[in-house]
Amino acid sequence: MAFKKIEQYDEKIMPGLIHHYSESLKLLGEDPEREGLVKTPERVAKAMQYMMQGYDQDARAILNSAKFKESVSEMILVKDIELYSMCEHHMLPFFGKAHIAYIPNGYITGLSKLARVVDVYARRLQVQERLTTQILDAIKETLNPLGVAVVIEAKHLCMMMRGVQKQNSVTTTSAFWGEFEKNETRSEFTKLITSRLH
Ligand SMILES: Nc1nc2c(ncn2[C@@H]2O[C@H](COP(=O)(O)OP(=O)(O)OP(=O)(O)O)[C@@H](O)[C@H]2O)c(=O)[nH]1
Ligand SMILES: [Zn+2]
Repeated sequence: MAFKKIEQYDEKIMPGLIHHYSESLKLLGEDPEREGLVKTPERVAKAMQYMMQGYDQDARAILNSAKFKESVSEMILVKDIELYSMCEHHMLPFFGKAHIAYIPNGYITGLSKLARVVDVYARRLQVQERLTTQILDAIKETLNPLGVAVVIEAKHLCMMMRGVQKQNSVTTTSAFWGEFEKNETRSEFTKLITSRLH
């Protein structure tokens, strides 16, 4: 797949996707020829490509593209990064927030790049646990920091709209490496992500 920009789609796979989404609508008892649905298979094909675009993106390249030499040694935390992903079991969304912290070791990265890394791994079929560790690994391997922490809180539509139908459950996953494996650093991080500015 060769689409790089958000609004670009791989024309080669569009006819196949459109065909299969149209067939799926028929199998589900819909009429893909009725007015409201005529363009639906194409819209779904584009939406799905948008939501799967992370497969073609390189999180390490993104972090390296704004990597700066800097002698900061305090924790850097970006919290409440909103995320939208799709569970690989039901292809239904899960969504919530990611909190990312690292302790630099000679290099920092652009703050927005941390949020971009979340999107790279979220825009795929995922499980929340793997999403969490993939974000951690990319930061760890690119910046070689003293520690990395990633916490994700999310709601899964597959648990809300169907299945067990629990509307209020929130799943929290976490990954800690380096300094964050120590209780003291980890609790400082936890305190910061649970605190509010006002
Ligand atoms: N660990 C993990 N499980 C997930 C995630 N997203 C969805 N699931 C779970 O994946 C499981 C798939 O279980 P199955 O029994 O194969 O599927 P199912 O019959 O549709 O299960 P129910 O959702 O319980 O109806 C379910 O328990 C989902 O809640 C995720 O990000 N991480
Ligand atoms: Zn699911």
